[in-house]
Amino acid sequence: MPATRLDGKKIAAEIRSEVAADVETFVSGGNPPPQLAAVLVGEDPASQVYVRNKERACEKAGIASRLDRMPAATTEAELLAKVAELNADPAVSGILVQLPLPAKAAGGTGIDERAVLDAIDPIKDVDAFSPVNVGLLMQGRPRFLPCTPHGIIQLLHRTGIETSGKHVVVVGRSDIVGKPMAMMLAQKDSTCGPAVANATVTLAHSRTQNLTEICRQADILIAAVGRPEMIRGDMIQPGAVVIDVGINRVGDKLVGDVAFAEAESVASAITPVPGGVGPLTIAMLLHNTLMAAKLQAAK
Ligand SMILES: Nc1nc(=O)c2c([nH]1)NC[C@@H]1CN(c3ccc(C(=O)N[C@@H](CCC(=O)O)C(=O)O)cc3)C=[N+]21
Ligand SMILES: [Mg+2]
Repeated sequence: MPATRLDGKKIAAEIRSEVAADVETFVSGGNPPPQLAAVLVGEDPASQVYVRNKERACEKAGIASRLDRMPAATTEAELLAKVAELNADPAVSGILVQLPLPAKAAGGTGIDERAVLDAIDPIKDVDAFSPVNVGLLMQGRPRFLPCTPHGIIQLLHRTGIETSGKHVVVVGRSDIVGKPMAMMLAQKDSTCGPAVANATVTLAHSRTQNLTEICRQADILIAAVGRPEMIRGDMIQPGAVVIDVGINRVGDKLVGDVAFAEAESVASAITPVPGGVGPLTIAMLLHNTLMAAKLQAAK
């Protein structure tokens, strides 16, 4: 029997309508609508698509959005000045600087990404990339949860997939997905959102030896490596749950980090690409933007 497809798009729609209802309550309580400020440096086509999707999702949830476009040749000082302006603007609830920033080779000026993310006011840091928010997450008392891992937590929770005591293998150790994902699943009880926690976590990566054997021990396998179809069918334990975080453009097709057709015949459940984790990332961004507005209203 082929694996059940975990419908991220549908769950994201549920979450978005919950956020929309909460936004309505917040605004009818006399608050200005939450506002997400996105900063897009350069002309990367994939980034243009994401930013447009985010704007549309905001609008549907009653969240205001502004987009500041800056040329690829923007300097670090100019971008830091933009971040400072958004930090100081009381109408702005959340700030998202779209990554990646343009590389030098692409006409960029070699902006230090870390310096820019560090400059975002932690109370407006809806990506949860700032050191303060990462630290709070690490200590099991998060403020903002990073959007992609939080989306995966919601997906597991809302589809009734048990994580307590299970072996989760996360492949990929990025600051955006792999690292926080591992941390969140290993936490006690519900310190990181709904009660999706208490897992035994293996964090695997490009230097991991015997990757196939390790993946095959996973009850839940989370692929976040950014390499198209790297996870093959023989790396999956029969009956495992497979979460595919990859968004790779191959020609005009969007493919995940998992070889879907092979995986589908081995796994018990799997997220498709597109329509899996991606839409959940955007839903959790809306959630965080409302949360930021609430935190600022309470100050
Ligand atoms: N500061 C920052 N925060 C981010 O959260 C961030 C970022 N920079 N840079 C780029 C990545 C990527 N990302 C995606 C979000 C949604 C989809 C998404 O909704 N994907 C759809 C398909 C969309 C399509 O067709 O391209 C899906 O998977 O079904 C994909 C990718 C957020 N990112
Ligand atoms: Mg890696």
